[in-house]
Parts: sequence; C-alpha cells; structure tokens
Amino acid sequence: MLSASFSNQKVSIVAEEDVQTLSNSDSVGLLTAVVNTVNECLAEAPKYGLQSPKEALGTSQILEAISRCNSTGGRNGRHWVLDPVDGTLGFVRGDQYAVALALIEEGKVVIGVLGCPNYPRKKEWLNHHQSYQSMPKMSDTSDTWEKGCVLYAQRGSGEAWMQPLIHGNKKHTWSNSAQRVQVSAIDDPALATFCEPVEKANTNHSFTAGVAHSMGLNKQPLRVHSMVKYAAIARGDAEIFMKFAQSGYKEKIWDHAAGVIIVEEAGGVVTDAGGHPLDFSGVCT
Ligand SMILES: Nc1ncnc2c1ncn2[C@@H]1O[C@H](COP(=O)(O)OS(=O)(=O)O)[C@@H](OP(=O)(O)O)[C@H]1O
Ligand SMILES: [Mg+2]
Repeated sequence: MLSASFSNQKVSIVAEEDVQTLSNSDSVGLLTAVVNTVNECLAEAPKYGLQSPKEALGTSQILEAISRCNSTGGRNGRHWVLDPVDGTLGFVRGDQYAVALALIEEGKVVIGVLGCPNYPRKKEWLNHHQSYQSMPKMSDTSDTWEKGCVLYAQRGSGEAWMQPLIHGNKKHTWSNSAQRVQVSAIDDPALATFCEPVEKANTNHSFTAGVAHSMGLNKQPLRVHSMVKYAAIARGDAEIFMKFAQSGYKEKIWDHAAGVIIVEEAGGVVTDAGGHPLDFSGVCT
C-alpha cells in the first residue's frame, strides 16, 4: 500500500519481522493463517478510504511483500520504519500492544502513526494486565468507543491527533472523529504518574524506583507493554516515561520512532539518559 501510494516507487522499509519462520516447511498452517488475515484486512480497506487489491493476494505475493521490509535505514534518504506488533507479550496476553509506522527522512523522524487496538476507554484500565479481558464491554450500537485508537503526528505541525478505532460496521469519518491530544499540564512531581515496561528484563525497575523517589514522584508506576507508553504520555494519561535497559542492549528504532514524534508534537520532550535527542540515523543490522 505504501508503494502504491507513492506511484509504485520502491519504498525502503526497515522492519522487525522477516519471512524466515513463515517459509519453513513446518509453518504451512501459520502461513495460511497469515495469508487469510492479510486478505481479510485488505478487504476492509475501503472502510478506511483506501483501495483494496482487485483480487486476494497469494502466498508468494505476501511473502514477497514481507521480505521487501529488509532495509537497514541509515542517515541518508527516506525510510519507513515498521513494527507490526510491538509488545508481543502484551499481544499474546490480550493486553496492551501497538502497531507502529514512522517515516524517517535524512535521519529525522517526520511522521509517526501508532495504532493501539487495546487502549482502554478509561486510563485506569491501562495496567489491568491479566484481568484486562474481563473489562466491561460496550454495545456495538453505543456511540462511545470502548477501546482502541490510532495516534498520529507530523514533524513541525505542533499537533498530535487521536482517531478512535472504528468498531462494528461504522464508516471511517476521519475529520469528524479525530481529536487533538496534548501532554499533561501537571508539573508537580507529587501528582505525576510515570510509565515503565512491564517486564523486569526490559528495564531496571529498582533503578527507576530510585530515580522516581529522588524526583519526588509518589504514585505507583504505570506498567504498560509496548509503545502504548508513548501513547499514554501523548494523551496526557501519564506524565513521565522512564526506561533503563541493561547495559549492552541496543534499542531498536522501530520500538521508538513513531512514539517519539507523537509525544514531541503533543508538547512533550524525549531524550536518552544523557539528555540528548534519540538518534534515528543509524544503520540497523
Ligand atoms: N532490554 C530489552 N531487552 C530485550 N528486549 C527488549 C528490551 N527492551 C525492549 N525490548 C523489546 O521491546 C519490546 C517490548 O518492550 P517494552 O518496553 O514494551 O517492554 S514490556 O513489554 O513492557 O516489558 C519487545 O519487542 P517486540 O518484539 O516489539 O514486542 C522487546 O523485545
Ligand atoms: Mg517492538
């Protein structure tokens, strides 16, 4: 779809997944499920103002599309950065996960789109984890959406937007239903909530607790899987996001690009532990 939207240009896509597992002879069932799901999604495209392919895509076309996402990015040119499922653990648990797409030009993120299918209507439900599936459901006929949103922002616009997910058979009404989001106005540390990864393998919880204490943050941390943490900051549902990975771990650009630009355009600031902007110009190997 990206290629079709840019006059069938060969687009450079940096992405986490590859076709290795899907191409194994013992993955036939998985591959069939992927092909069916892709075609089901593509058939829904007109609902969102996009064109569906004239006929369903075959296995080889889908494998070819995935294997095209093998760019290593870099300092020069234009690169799309895709994380089809960020927070795999959250996804498997029926908890928070995100679908993230960003555009990087000359090493700078210029567009970010972050889909958060399980973002709950009430922010208090964000860290419900295992009990998430027992959350109340709203009826299909209700005007209020129960969960799910897409956030997006363009560099320099000074605006970040949130489109509630479309449920049931409703049509896409972009201009009417997108709402502007802004970071929280709270500047008193005692009233601020900070987010961090759920898994202790992905951050140092005791170190963040120490930093939080020295900053005067009193509230319990909001532990949320995936880039939904960036979404929570951009929407003003939390004030701070801290992550301190073990030494040696190299952060991946697809785990941050979309979230960073959305938070920045929503009025927030994102830096590394040294206070420097994150670097999206490296080559991904
Ligand atoms: N320190 C460290 N070590 C190994 N892997 C790491 C680390 N930090 C983040 N990740 C990758 O980032 C994704 C989830 O990160 P989160 O920050 O959301 O963590 S958590 O799920 O809340 O615990 C998840 O990637 P996905 O594959 O996109 O799910 C993790 O593989
Ligand atoms: Mg990821």
